[in-house]
Amino acid sequence: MMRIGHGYDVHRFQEGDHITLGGVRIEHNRSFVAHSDGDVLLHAICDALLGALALGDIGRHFPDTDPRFRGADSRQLLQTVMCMVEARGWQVVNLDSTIQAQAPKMAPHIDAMRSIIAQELRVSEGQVNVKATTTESLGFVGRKEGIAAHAVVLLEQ
Ligand SMILES: Nc1ccn([C@@H]2O[C@H](COP(=O)(O)O)[C@@H](O)[C@H]2O)c(=O)n1
Ligand SMILES: C[C@@]1(CO)OP(=O)(O)OP(=O)(O)OC[C@H]1O
Repeated sequence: MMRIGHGYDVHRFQEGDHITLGGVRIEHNRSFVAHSDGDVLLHAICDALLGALALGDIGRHFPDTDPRFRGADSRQLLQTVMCMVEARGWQVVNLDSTIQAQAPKMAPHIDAMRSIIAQELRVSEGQVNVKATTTESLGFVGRKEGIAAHAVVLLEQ
């Protein structure tokens, strides 16, 4: 049996000195406004995994009112979600994702993100794709107000 899931997340920028995306620290003159580390890509991946198994979403499992998740490392949230996936007998077939960001440039960091994500999903890097696009200066992403990420995952039992 196979299941597909989709995830989407957005975080707003504030002044800062770095962002964390796909588990990678990227030096930038902004940071994310978030309860956790604001890693929109890992949040979208969590939601895709939860979505595939009809388990709701990241906010249901890790409420932003819970002090345990304040400043949380999103890799740990993904590890918890992967435990739920594996406890139900599922494994990842492949993951595709897209970061929407006017800036910073993601290309130099994509391979590091794929490596971290593959490790957390317990698959090879060849089963993980991370893409990036600007929005041609259109919308909130284009105005550099924040970053969005989409993820799609296929699971098999
Ligand atoms: N934040 C970003 C956005 C895009 N890229 C790379 O540049 C290519 C062209 O971007 P378009 O918005 O014109 O599609 C894109 O395919 C990415 O490879 C990036 O590295 N960082
Ligand atoms: C991850 C959680 C929990 O710390 O908080 P945020 O970092 O604000 O992220 P979001 O994607 O808005 O929602 C999920 C949250 O409950």
